[in-house]
This record gives sequence, C-alpha cells and structure tokens, in this order.
Amino acid sequence: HRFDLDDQRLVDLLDIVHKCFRMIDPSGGLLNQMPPLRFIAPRHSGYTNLMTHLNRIWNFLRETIDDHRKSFNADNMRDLIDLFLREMETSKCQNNSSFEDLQLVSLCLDLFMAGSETTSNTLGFAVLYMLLYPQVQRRVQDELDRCVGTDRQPLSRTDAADKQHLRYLEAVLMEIQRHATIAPSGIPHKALKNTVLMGHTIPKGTTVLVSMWSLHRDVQHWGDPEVFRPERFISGNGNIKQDDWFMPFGIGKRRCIGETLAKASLFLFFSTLLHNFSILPSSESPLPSLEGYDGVTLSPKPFSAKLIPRK
Ligand code: HEM
Repeated sequence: HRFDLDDQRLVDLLDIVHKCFRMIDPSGGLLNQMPPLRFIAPRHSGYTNLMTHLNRIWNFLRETIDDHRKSFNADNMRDLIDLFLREMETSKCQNNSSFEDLQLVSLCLDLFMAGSETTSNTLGFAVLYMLLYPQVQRRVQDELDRCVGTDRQPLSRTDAADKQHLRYLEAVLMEIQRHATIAPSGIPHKALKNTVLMGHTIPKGTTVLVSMWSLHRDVQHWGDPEVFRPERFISGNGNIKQDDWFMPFGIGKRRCIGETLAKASLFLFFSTLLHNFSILPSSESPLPSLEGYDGVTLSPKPFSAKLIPRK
C-alpha cells in the first residue's frame, strides 16, 4: 500500500515510530535490563509511555490485517500478509505452528519499525553531511553529470548500469553509514547455549550487543575514524574497496534482512536528490552539527537547508 505523503495516518505512524526508537536506549534500556520494573513503576520506568505508542501501531497493523482477511482471495496473493494468512489456514491443524495472529502482527511490526526509521535516518544524515561537506557534494554532482548526464535520471535504465559507474557516490554513502553508524549497537541477541568466544565465557541466555560504533570508529583500524573521508572506500584502481570492519547491516545469520532494499533505496534517493538539487545552508539558521538524537537508532536533529534546483 502506498500512502499519500499528506495522509495523516502516515504522518502519525512515522511520528510514533520515531518516538519509540528514542525511548529505547541502545543498551536495551532499563526496562530490558530489569523487566519487573514494568510492574513496580510502570510510569517512571517509561513502560506506560512506550506501550501507549506501541499500542497505536499494533492497532493500525491489526486493522490492516483485518482488512486483508475480509478481502482475502486465495487465487490472488497480494503481499506478505496474504501469504501468511494462507499459511495460517494450511497449518492450523498442526501443533506448535508459529503461523498465528501474534506472530503476524509482530512480523509486520518488525518490518515496519526496522524498515522505516533506519533508511530515513540515513538519508537525513546524508543531507546533513552534504551540507557540511560542500566539496564532497560537488564531486558527487560532477560524477553524476559525467556518468548520467542531464537528460535523464540516475538508474532510469533498468540494468542498473549507473551504479557501476557512480563509484564516488557509492563511497560517499558507505562513509556516511560508517561515520554516522545509525544502529550503534545493532539489535540485541541472546546466547542460545553456553559459549566461549575469544576466551570470554558467555552463559546461555545472556543478552549480547555488538558495538558497531566501536568497529566503525576504531583508531587502529581506520587511522583517522573521526574524519569524514569517502576516499577510504576507493582502491588505487578506482574500484570500491570493501572493508571487513564496515558492517552497518550487522553480520552473520541475523544480519539485516532489508539490506538489499535499503541499499537500493539509499542509492536511488541520494543520487536523484543530488542530481536535481544542490543542498545549501539556510540563511535563517546556523549550520547544524552532526550531533543527533540517541536511541536504538541515531537520528539527526531537525535542521534547515535550502534545496536549489540545478537545471
Ligand atoms: C539503512 C538502512 C538500514 C540499516 C542501517 C539497518 C541495520 C540493521 C542492523 C544493524 C540490524 C541488526 C543486525 C544484527 O543484529 O547483526 C538490522 C536488523 C534487521 N533489519 Fe535492518 N537496517 C536497515 C534497513 C532495513 C529495512 C529497509 C528493513 C525491512 C524492510 C530492515 C529489517 C530488519 C529486520 C527485520 C532485522 C532483524 C533481523 C533479525 O534479527 O534476524 N532493515 N538492521
């Protein structure tokens, strides 16, 4: 379903998602560390506030699922919800099937939460970096003019040929993802069995967080991690240089399932934006800083910029 940009439901939903992400701190938060707090001090621990917001998204998702149920047609599978509903029907006689209502709402919630805030925060930071590093912005635009030209949009060819040539642009996106690290602690995982990792014992049931921030800002590895320098991702022969320490989408079995979609969205939005507009400081407000809001994800604080059409 595609929302109109001024659809109030979309505006509300994005606002709620943003607030929820700010309420949960990267280490899992006080509530995750001490779950009984929700009974002892629901208001002061932030539980009531979080649940009020989450319930609004749950209600929205439940309504969406109900609408799918009413208009369900086994011969026309429209999306993931339809497929899940069909699977629920086929597996309803099996014991312990995980195809049930609660799982479906949780799945939608995961995709909705993980998919919207992450990509939009990265794009928000991308605009901010271009504002603060005008020389990088100009180089991206020069590359776009050289490789795409001015009579069509980037990636308007279906073979995605543009992406192969826009190497500096890709390196800039990678450097934004490294420097901003919008998911600084990834997502909490739990050890399924007693594990020894590099001499450290991790007992079964322990919550494990990976500090993506430390990886992306390690001085010994990167040399000058504080410096915003897209060239670090370009090798001597001009190709993109992959780096094992660069993992904005996590690693292993539980790495981000939306990585391909996210990369395509970032590339398409960022290239189209810079192809069509120059991003300049607003004359009414001071140049913003890179300091963002904390939470499960980092997000830029609201800032003003001027978008000037290039043609
Ligand atoms: C720039 C955009 C994005 C970034 C930086 C990002 C980053 C991440 C990270 C760091 C993780 C944790 C991986 C780990 O624990 O090892 C994750 C997990 C996840 N992401 Fe993303 N993500 C992005 C976009 C998306 C999108 C577009 C979707 C869905 C449409 C999505 C869905 C998920 C889901 C469902 C998980 C949990 C996977 C699991 O636990 O098995 N993400 N993401």
